[in-house]
Amino acid sequence: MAAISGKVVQHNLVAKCCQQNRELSTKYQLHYCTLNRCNSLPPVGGKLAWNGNSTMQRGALSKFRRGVIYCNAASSATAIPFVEKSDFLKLQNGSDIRGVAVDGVEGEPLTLTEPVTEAIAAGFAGWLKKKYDSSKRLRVSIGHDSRISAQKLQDAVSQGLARAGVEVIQYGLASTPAMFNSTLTVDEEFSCPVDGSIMITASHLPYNRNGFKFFTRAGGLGKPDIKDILERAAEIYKNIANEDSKGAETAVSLSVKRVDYMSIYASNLVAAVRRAAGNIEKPLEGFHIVVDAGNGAGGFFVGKVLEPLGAITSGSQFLEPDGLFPNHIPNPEDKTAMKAITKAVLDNRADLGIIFDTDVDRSAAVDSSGREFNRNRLIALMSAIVLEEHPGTTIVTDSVTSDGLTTFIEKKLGGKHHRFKRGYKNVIDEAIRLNSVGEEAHLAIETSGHGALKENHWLDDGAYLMVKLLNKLASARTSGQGSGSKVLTDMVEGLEEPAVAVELRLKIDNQSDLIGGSFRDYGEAVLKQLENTVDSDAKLLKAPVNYEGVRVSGYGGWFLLRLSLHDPVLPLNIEAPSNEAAVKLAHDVLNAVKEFTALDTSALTKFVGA
Ligand SMILES: O=P(O)(O)OC[C@H]1O[C@H](O)[C@H](O)[C@@H](O)[C@@H]1O
Repeated sequence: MAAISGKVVQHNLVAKCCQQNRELSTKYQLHYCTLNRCNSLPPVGGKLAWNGNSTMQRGALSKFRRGVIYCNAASSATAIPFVEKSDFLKLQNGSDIRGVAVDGVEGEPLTLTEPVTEAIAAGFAGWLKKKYDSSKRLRVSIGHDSRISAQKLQDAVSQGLARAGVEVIQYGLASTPAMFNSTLTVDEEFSCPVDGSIMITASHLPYNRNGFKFFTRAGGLGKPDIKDILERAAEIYKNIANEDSKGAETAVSLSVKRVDYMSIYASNLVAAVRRAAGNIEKPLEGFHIVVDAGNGAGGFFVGKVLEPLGAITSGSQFLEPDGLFPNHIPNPEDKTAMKAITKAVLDNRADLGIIFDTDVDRSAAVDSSGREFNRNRLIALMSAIVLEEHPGTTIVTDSVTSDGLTTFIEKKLGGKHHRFKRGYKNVIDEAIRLNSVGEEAHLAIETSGHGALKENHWLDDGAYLMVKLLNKLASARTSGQGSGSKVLTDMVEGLEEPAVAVELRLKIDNQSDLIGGSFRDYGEAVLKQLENTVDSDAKLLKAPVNYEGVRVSGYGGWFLLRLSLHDPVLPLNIEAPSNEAAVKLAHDVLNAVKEFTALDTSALTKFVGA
């Protein structure tokens, strides 16, 4: 069947909903909610213009006819292929769903088809209904990043939700944190709050991937919830495929509202900076700040946040959404991406550079001298800001943070560093847990650039992290502390940084005989062996408190070998005061694990120069 095509009327700030037909392709029409204040959504350039045409218009489950969706119509163009429950479960990626949404990359078959997506959305609706156990009609918002499969998946998600009787609000191009915010915003004029929210994104992954993140007002969904949704989706898919094979028809009425929620969300960020600066209208007047959105969803930060606050933003780059990411991967952990924003800062003699990942839940910055605030340095900076506001508080971080960071937080800033596990959800949940048992924690942050503050509902929001830096810039100037990014640079003064910091990712060959176990069991066996070796080596000292993998000090540095959160990989992080010390640490790891033949140690062998 055809996907939605034709001219799309765009609406902003939904006030009243009236039924108006949207012009669709010959095959069906969709009833469309419009409003009494018709404006345009913010222009979205690049590959994601609002033409409603997706690059992959493959058969969705529902068949639309004149304002009604007929599911499983006999006119179905192609039969719905059989998909195993185990294939649905494979789409789980921690607390997200991820899959291949664009065909054509060798060895990467489509997994996130429209029918699968529709079933997942219906699965989420089922989960939500159970959670709220309510008879009222639930409302769910949908947003997406700049990926080329966004439109196609948005259509399928809308259909899946409508199939489950849920009211659908489309936000269009949006950031992940804005989607969570929509569950908290209380303004019926904007159809808020919504009961649940779906963000269509695969963060920084290649252009052919996509996925979903789900929110309720309690925050992002966790691993068990995602499993539950996928199990429901597999069942829904099976039922629909069965009906389809019998040629049965089910009518589903779909009405979609569109809200320019990014404007609402951005105006809250603007208000936060104004408030922190003592209610000054343009607290950033005269500051030159360049943004690199990497052609993701972060371009709004220039026109909707920095400019209303008075900042000069010339030299900002890659603000147009383009799901092929032609300039660099939108990822603050990526060296090329950090080089690009650093160059923009230096070329434009800007005061500050800001870079976001594709869906803006991660960010990093660059000072006027080109010094990067990412990884441990961003954590140090955010810790300094938060500890000024909450002296003595605990900072929760992921497991790959440096020893120097602990010394900085505890000795220089007077806080407590709680180094936990990798994974933004793990870090956030741990901070929430600490507070619940009486240990005050205000910041949960990962070296990946995910950072969440208690004051911001524990939402990992890359834009909000940058707002905290902007507040600091503005208040420092007001109080005469200086007028550039030096105030930020000075805050991380004293952070010890290692001469060498590497991450080597050792692959477990999934296809080989893992002695009857899974790659996780195999990985655990590797870690156990390493632990035993370390215990019998006087030069090495196991970290006394450690929540993940094997963390060891030696030769003035440290290493951590752990299992990847998602992949059959054992990432090895090494930090050391010299290359020689780093090689010695790597050597010790290699000696301990070399008998595990399914473990690809070539990166390690290369590093030690053997
Ligand atoms: O365990 P790894 O393979 O290094 O991946 C760990 C990372 O996975 C995802 O990207 C999550 O969003 C991050 O929060 C997490 O840190």
